[in-house]
Amino acid sequence: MTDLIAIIYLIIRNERQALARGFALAFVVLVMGVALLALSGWFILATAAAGMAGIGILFNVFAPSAMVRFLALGRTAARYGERILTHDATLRAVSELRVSLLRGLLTRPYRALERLRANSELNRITADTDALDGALLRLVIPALAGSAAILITSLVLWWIVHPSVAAILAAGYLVLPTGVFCIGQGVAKSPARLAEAALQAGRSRMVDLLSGRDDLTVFGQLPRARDHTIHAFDKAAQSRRRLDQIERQTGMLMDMVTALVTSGCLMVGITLVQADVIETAQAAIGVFAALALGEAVAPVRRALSEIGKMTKAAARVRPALKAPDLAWDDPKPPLSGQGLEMYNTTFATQGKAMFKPISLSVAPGETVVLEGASGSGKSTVLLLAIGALVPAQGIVRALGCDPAQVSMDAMTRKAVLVTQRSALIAGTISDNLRLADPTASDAALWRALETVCLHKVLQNRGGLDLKLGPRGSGLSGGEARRLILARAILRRPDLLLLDEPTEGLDDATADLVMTGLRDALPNAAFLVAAHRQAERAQADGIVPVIRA
Ligand SMILES: Nc1ncnc2c1ncn2[C@@H]1O[C@H](COP(=O)(O)OP(=O)(O)OP(=O)(O)O)[C@@H](O)[C@H]1O
Repeated sequence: MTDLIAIIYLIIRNERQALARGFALAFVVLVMGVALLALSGWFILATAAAGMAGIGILFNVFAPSAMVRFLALGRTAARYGERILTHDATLRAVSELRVSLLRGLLTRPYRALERLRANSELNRITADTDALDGALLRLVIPALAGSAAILITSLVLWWIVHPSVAAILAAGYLVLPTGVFCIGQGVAKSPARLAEAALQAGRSRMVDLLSGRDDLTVFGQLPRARDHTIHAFDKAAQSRRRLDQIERQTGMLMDMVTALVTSGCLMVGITLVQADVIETAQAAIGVFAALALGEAVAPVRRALSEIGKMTKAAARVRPALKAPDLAWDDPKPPLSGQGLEMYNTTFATQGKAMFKPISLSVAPGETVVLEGASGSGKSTVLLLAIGALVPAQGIVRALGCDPAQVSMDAMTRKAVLVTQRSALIAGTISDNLRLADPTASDAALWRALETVCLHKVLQNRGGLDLKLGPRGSGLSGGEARRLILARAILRRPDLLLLDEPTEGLDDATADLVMTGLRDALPNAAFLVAAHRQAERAQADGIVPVIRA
């Protein structure tokens, strides 16, 4: 609940004015509704009483009927304005929330980013923020406006009808719905949690099913994965049905509350009329006001079925909003030095050094190769070099700076890391290449493709306009790898960090690609994690990485 309160506070803080106006209009809608019904009730009874007393001709029907019209039209206009204001402000606040989530996501440490699951992040950014848009619209604003309308109506009835009618109305409408809400929340909690968890699981399984369909087919697991996904959605539907049932039962209870309060006001009104304390028309005001206020407590029913979803969503969203204090748009980088140096450097996990400390120096124009067994830590050294990880000991200086002290944004303007998992995006070849340099000309793109021996392959297949599917599908593994290297060249980095760059290429092409990279960036410092001869062939130095 504290997370939900914090998120509500955040939304209110960002949209203070619009929400205050929305709240005021929601309050006006309710008060006008009460006034409309109470006035109509009074009007009918007062004219009837005047008619029976034979003074109907003297009764002024114009003022009350004009007022009834004003209230009916005004209420519609106020409702319209309230919906526009509150929905607009909430949508703006929720889109802000999404941007904050994305910022929080993108500024997480590298290792945390590696562990991100696309499914759960997508759920958080879309489904959870959508769930939170109801927090104000269906919870806070109706509750505040409803309570204010009940209090104001009670005060007015105290004054123009009788204190006992006002007391019944205030006590009935403030205490009973609160009780229903508190009890109902306990009942709805478990199905709301189950519905949400099953829906998220269903979505995740669906994404896994689609992204892993090739492997699932190969291993004959597609039907099982499909059934697993359907099972999650079935469970979500089952819990949703239970929630709908609770919502209907709550609605019935709220109708009973309205009936109870209205009949209470009627009974007290009749007693007071019989005792000649108030007029019949005055008693009618109390009865019709009580009837109209049923609208103020009706939202409890919807809030109940949603509160479980909202609290869960808030619990997931709030921690993800806390972005580290990194400057998003750094000024121009202060990187002025050259090459890369490491002295006595290692990385540690859980207090244990991963590899024996290494020292190396890569001058501009030089290529140094990291060699070592699988899992010894070569990729980790590359991550230390670009500042994605912080060394446990030793010194790292990349382009004259400690990379851990420079923002990733500044670092990646001058240094490029091509990891083993670097990926392509869905889009054309030029979309993929222009990620590195949006202003590059077509000629520059072709030169980069030529450097990695990809130009001939693409010339016959649509060239720069060839469309690739998600994660670059449509190219072979080796072609995709070369396109990723061509993209790295377009950035024209001073420091190029390559993790097994020629993976998936035959020896002859691997040689050509390595030579092409060196020729394209003659003054860049290259640090290459390598297993293959083609990558070692041009090395000015080889540094062994040995598991500690
Ligand atoms: N995200 C991660 N979180 C925790 N440990 C990791 C992570 N990525 C890699 N490791 C571990 O760190 C160690 C070094 O991994 P690294 O990828 O640097 O080795 P490598 O020498 O590049 O291996 P390879 O040649 O197989 O690519 C391994 O034991 C690996 O399991």
